[in-house]
This record gives sequence, C-alpha cells and structure tokens, in this order.
Amino acid sequence: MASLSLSSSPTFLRTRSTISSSVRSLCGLPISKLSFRSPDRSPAALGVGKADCSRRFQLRPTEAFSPAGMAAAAAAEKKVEVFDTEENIAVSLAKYTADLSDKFCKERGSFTVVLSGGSLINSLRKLLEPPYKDSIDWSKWHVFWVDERVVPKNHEDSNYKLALDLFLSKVPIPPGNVYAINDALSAEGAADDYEACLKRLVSSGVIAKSKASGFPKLDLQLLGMGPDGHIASLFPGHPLCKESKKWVTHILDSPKPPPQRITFTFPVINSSAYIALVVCGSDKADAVHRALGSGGNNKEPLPCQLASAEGEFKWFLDKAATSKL
Ligand SMILES: O=C(O)[C@H](O)[C@@H](O)[C@H](O)[C@H](O)COP(=O)(O)O
Repeated sequence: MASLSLSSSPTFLRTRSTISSSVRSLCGLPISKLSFRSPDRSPAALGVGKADCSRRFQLRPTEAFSPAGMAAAAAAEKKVEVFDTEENIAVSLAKYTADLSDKFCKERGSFTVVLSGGSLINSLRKLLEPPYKDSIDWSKWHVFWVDERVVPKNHEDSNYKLALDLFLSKVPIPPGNVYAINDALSAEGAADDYEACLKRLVSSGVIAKSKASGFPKLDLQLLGMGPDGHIASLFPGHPLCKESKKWVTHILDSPKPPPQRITFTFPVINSSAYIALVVCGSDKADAVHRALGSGGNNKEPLPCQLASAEGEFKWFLDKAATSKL
C-alpha cells in the first residue's frame, strides 16, 4: 500500500489534496485506501523496528527484475513526504538516518549506508550537528557509493571527494569502513573490483544478504534523482537499467558528465532495506509529475520508478519538486 505523509502547515493542506489525487492515480487505489499521516517522526512511524516487509510484495525471480516487475514493486511500497523547504528535508533526513543507524547498529552491529553524488550530500548536513553528531555510533558505519565517476579521488567530479569534503571528514567513521572505488582502474575494472569488495563484505557479514533476491541488502541507500528521472547512473532508456545479474556495472556514455562511471544495478538497489530518495527543485518537477502524478501515463517508467526497497522506499520532496502535481 502506498502511504503519504505531509507536514501540517497551510502549504501542506493545499499540497495534500493535489498529491492525494496524484498518488491515487499512480496506485490505482481508492483514496480511502491511502494512509495519510501526521508528521510523526517516531521510529514506529518511520517503519524503524517493524518486521521486514519483503513478504508484502512477492514476485517470482524472473519478474522481480523486469521493468514491469520493478515498477509494480515501486508503486506498492511508496511513501511520499513533501516539505516546505530543503532545510526541513535536511532536518527530517537526519532524524530518519539516525533512527535507522540506531536500529541497525543494535540489530546487526553495523550500519551499511550508500551515498549518491549531487545535492544529496549537502542535505546530510544536519547529521553533523547536535544531537546526532555525538549520539550516532559512527564507528559502526560502513559507507558505499551507489555510483561513482571514474576520475581520481581528488578530482572535482569525484563523488567520494564531494562526500569527504562536506560530510565524511567531519565524522569519526573509521577510514577502513569507507569504500571508495579503485581510481587506478578502468571503468570496467573499477566496477568488477567494487563488486568483489561487496561480495567479500557479504561473506564476512558486514553487508546483509537478501533472502528474497540473493543480492546484497544494504541497510540504507540515500539517493538523489536527476531532472530526467535518473537515479545512481541508471539513465532513462539505457540498457543498463535492464541488468539483472551483475551487482555493479560500468557506463562509458553517461548523458550526465563525466561519461565514465560505475553504478549499482537495479537488483542491488531494489534489495535494500530502506531507500530515501531526496528530490528538490523545480527542475525535477516534470520527472516527479511523471513518477508520482499523471504525467507517466502510457510512458516507459523512469529509472526512479523502477526503484524499490524491501523494507521502505520513501520520497523526500520539497514543494518546488511537486509544483506540477
Ligand atoms: O554521480 C551522480 O551524478 C549522482 O549520483 C546522480 O545520480 C545524482 O544523485 C543525481 O543526478 C541527482 O543530482 P542532483 O541532486 O545534484 O540533481
């Protein structure tokens, strides 16, 4: 079931009715079947501590990673929260991440976190402030990238450098728990090397394994979305969106520069326990309209629509991104 949670500001009341009908049209559900929540930030409201939801949506393996199967899974598990400003998203995202960190550190003794590049990193800034900076057990964090540009680690285009400069250098995560790509390798070599690294960490139990898919089950993937609806380095209409066997693959012709990148595949993204998709700005409004509103009727699903999580997939949207809903 889809669930929609919006803040209770006057803006929310106006936004709520428009998003309601959009989500109704997306899910094909009567409006009474959708759940509207007050801005409850408790662990229960966040789904923290609830049982693994993978049973809620069961597909046979051949269906599970077909575009149709992935789009159906994404629609089934969607939660959408709209905030007045990006600042409010940053506040909520910090609480969401910190609650999940507590949950997984207690349950598994480690917290596997996946970062994208782009504006998402700046939206993590509230984790660097009280109470989170001192309350999070950073020693148990293991940090990965959903995609990385194949450039030296000190290059301005490097997602590693972006995260290091704005976030990782300011918290005490052990350097050995930060998994950057090997920038001495080709794109193909770096993707294979990253996949081998994930496999070692699944074998040693640092990364969980999905019972449903057999792919790694990262605890939380923190993702952004491009104006064309891409996530990671999986772009609309690109054959890599159909990759069903590899964990990590490479792209040499990325439409967003730089062209050479490595990226998690959809089976790895969709086997995550939790995904937070953070989308801000009016340049994303068309893709949001297509993904969450009526703009996608009779069109190929965008990569953002092919994404799902085994536990919870939650959109964090600002008002500008929902302006066409
Ligand atoms: O390396 C990358 O280019 C990213 O990982 C990419 O997937 C990014 O997250 C989106 O393009 C959103 O970026 P913005 O939030 O900056 O628009």
